[in-house]
Amino acid sequence: MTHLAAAPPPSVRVRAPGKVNLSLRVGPVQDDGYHPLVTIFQAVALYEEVTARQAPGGAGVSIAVDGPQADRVPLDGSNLAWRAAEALADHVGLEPDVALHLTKGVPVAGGMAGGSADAAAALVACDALWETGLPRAELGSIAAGLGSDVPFALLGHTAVGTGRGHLLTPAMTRGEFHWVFAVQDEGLSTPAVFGRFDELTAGGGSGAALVDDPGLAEDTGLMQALRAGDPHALGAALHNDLQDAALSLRPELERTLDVAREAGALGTLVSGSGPTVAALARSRQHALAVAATWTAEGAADSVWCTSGPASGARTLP
Ligand SMILES: C[C@@](CO)(OP(=O)(O)O)[C@H](O)COP(=O)(O)OP(=O)(O)OC[C@H]1O[C@@H](n2ccc(N)nc2=O)[C@H](O)[C@@H]1O
Ligand SMILES: Nc1ncnc2c1ncn2[C@@H]1O[C@H](COP(=O)(O)OP(=O)(O)O)[C@@H](O)[C@H]1O
Repeated sequence: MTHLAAAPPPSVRVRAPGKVNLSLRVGPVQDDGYHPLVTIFQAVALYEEVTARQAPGGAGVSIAVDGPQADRVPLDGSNLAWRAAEALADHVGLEPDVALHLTKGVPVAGGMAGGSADAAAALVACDALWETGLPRAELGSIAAGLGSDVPFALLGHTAVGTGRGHLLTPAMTRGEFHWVFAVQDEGLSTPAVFGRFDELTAGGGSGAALVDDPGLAEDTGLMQALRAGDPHALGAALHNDLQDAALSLRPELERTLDVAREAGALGTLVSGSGPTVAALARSRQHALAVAATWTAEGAADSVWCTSGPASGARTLP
């Protein structure tokens, strides 16, 4: 009897989510230039889509990008999806021959980890395309080498992140939370925001005490709110140690936060290193109302409504 091996797929399409940090507590900068974090990530239903297609031997990696803000994404070896394909190929001893197509659905340089989602999606897509079949945990350790936020884009849902944000423990949640994001055309550089944080705090923010003991005492209320599916309690517990640094680089975001509060948002904060501002709404209807107020007040370049938690990187049919 002859067994015919299935041909490798000609292309694989994977989507991975953006995120908001429900809580982001930052310790003092370490010798390696990174800050220890205790953060609670939530994946939201704004997705990056990556299609990986077979390329002829020796073709190497190529990349094309479309979607909102695609013109702000690098098309060379500095693209995180490109780096992900190379890192996986290197890990398994293959040549990285692949054509990658990215459709952006997450703001670029907005503190929502769109590039990290591209990297996570590219890892999953190339793993399927090249039939390397690595376990998720192994993809996770390659992901951590690409960027602090990449492991979470693989995992999705809601999780506590420690270390550089790359060591993850899933968190229990109930129900759906409704989010509105005020997106700015001009992004903020993550290292610049951490740098301003260093200038403003000299010794770390509220995360300083948690570095040796990330017991999350500070976020007990937030974790309870997630378990109860209580958006009012969650809104009251949102926290971001990088917010003052982002606001000092972009003072106009203060007004964006105020407008959302006046529109009845249950909680507002800068997403990650910004400049995107997140508002938690009572319902989908209320999210649309907050979005309309932001737009009417000219408090954002664009306004995106969505919900969380959302699943991590997964292959589409
Ligand atoms: C702030 C956060 C919060 O989730 O998200 P974003 O706002 O970028 O989405 C992350 O910590 C960003 O993670 P990511 O964007 O993957 O950062 P990386 O590529 O690992 O690092 C870029 C730079 O950010 C700074 N960095 C990053 C992570 C960390 N724990 N400490 C740091 O100081 C360092 O200056 C580093 O050189
Ligand atoms: N695939 C990618 N998508 C977006 N930006 C990328 C990508 N690869 C590299 N970059 C670079 O990383 C920077 C920040 O990326 P992004 O993940 O969008 O934002 P943030 O780190 O604020 O969450 C961009 O300004 C861009 O120069």
